[in-house]
Order: sequence, then C-alpha cells, then structure tokens
Amino acid sequence: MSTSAAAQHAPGRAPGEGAAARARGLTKAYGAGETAVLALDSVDVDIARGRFTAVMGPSGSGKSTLMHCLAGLDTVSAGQVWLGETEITGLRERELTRLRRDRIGFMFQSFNLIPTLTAAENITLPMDIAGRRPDQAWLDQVIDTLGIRGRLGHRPSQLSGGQQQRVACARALASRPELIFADEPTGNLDSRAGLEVLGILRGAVDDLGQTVVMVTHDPGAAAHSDMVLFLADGRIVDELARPTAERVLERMKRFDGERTRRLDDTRGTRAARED
Ligand SMILES: Nc1ncnc2c1ncn2[C@@H]1O[C@H](COP(=O)(O)OP(=O)(O)OP(=O)(O)O)[C@@H](O)[C@H]1O
Repeated sequence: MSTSAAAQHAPGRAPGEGAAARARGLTKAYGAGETAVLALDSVDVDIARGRFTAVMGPSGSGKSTLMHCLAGLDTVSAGQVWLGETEITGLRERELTRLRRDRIGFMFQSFNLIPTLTAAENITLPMDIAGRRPDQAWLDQVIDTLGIRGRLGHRPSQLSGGQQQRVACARALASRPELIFADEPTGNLDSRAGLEVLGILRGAVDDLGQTVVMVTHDPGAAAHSDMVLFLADGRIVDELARPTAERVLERMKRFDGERTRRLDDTRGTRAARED
C-alpha cells in the first residue's frame, strides 16, 4: 500500500501542518552483485509533525536503515528524502553534519553518554561543540520535565540506566530539534525504567510539541505512539493509528504468517521447477 497516500488521511497526522520528514522512492542497497542486499525497496513515507511515530518489523526488515537515511546518517541508493522543506539527499557531508547537529536529536539504546562528563555537560555537549548557547528557559523546562535536576552534577556511572536514558533524552531535546530519532530507547532498560522513558517521549510530543520517530521491537512500547509503521523486507507494508499493544501484536502475527506463506510458496515453486 502507498503509505504516503494513506498518511495524508491518517488520524495520527495534524491537519494543515507539513511533514517533519518524508521520503519518496527511498531505496538503499548494501554491497553489489550476488551479495547485494536491498535494505529499503522504494519506500514512500511521511513523518507527521508533532506526533510520535513508531517503526516496527522483523529483524533485518530495514528499520535502522530507514531511520539512518531519514536522519542523513547514511546515503541513499535512489530516491529522495526531505527534512521539513530541505531536501537532504544530495547534500554534502559537511552540510549534513550541520543539519543533523542543528535540526535532529538522537537517542540510542546504548545512551552514548561521555563517561568523563557530568550529566549537565553531556546534555549541552552537542550545542557546546556547535558553539551555540542553550536556551536556558527551555533547558530548565526539559530538565524539570525529565526530573533530573538533582542529578546534573553526576557522571553517567553514578546514574541508574533509566536516569542515563533520561539524560540522553534531555541531550536529544536540548537544542529543540525538529525531529528526534530514538533507536530502541528502552532496549537496555527494565520495564519500569522503559515505561518512564516512553512516558517522557510521549510528554515531549504532547507537552513540548516535539516530533519523535522510534524504532522498536516491543509492541508495548509501540503502543505509546500515535502511529505505527510496519516494515517487512525493506517495504512499508502497513500502518496502524492509535495503536494498542494487542492490535500491534495481532498485526505482527499476521505479517509473520503471510511471510511464512510467501516463503513456502517460493520454496514450493522452486522445488517444482527442480523436479
Ligand atoms: N552496513 C551494512 N552492510 C551490509 N548489509 C547491511 C548493512 N546494514 C544493514 N544491512 C542489511 O540490510 C538489511 C536491513 O538492516 P537493518 O539494520 O536496517 O534492519 P533492522 O530492521 O533495523 O534489523 P534489527 O531489528 O535486527 O536491528 C539487513 O538484511 C541487513 O543485514
């Protein structure tokens, strides 16, 4: 199905506002010849501004590749990608670095905090590198929303996993980016800390007007989003607005069944040909 067409009418999309990011015909191949892997196969997608979008799919379906291409972390083989109104495909590495620094926030499963810096220093590091002054009122709001004011002088090793992820979240929010990409942000956390982080991302969207895209394997995590995009074999095969964990799980099971049937059909055809 064409996700772009469907997304224009999706309840998860704020009417009248442009997409925070979009891709048309996004194709990414790794390697060449016999060993080439088509990680993304002509993907059309609109990421709604001011919404929380989850990206799900089996291992190897292209979730991380999609995120990396939308964030300008990876080059594309074909197609176009825009961040807001800026087409990022074709930008030079230096322009991409600046664009990522100024307009995108990242959260990773492994937090990626600098161990020798305090929480406060980690939070403002990207802005310090860019020579930008943080907006103190915004920073205070983020720090208080995340409940980490009492931890600002601590180094990462003195913080729990959940607190480290909250610091990583504050770092992603500090520059007030147009778009936050979170790759399995709850993957290394116990369920309580994971729920806290999901609540924080939800709050960043609802209370602070941020746009969040989260890659996850967890239907429970996806249920915190406004819209789930399902990837399979490098294509967006479905989307689900206002998800619940049960509905996400049910869709995933359906895709697994369809995929197994397709594979069985392919094997059957091949076996018949060889007979
Ligand atoms: N640097 C690379 N070189 C070669 N192949 C790659 C590379 N990165 C990813 N791939 C392949 O591209 C496909 C998509 O990978 P990707 O990491 O995007 O999947 P994913 O859905 O994020 O998987 P997972 O859930 O396991 O993290 C896979 O078949 C993978 O093996």
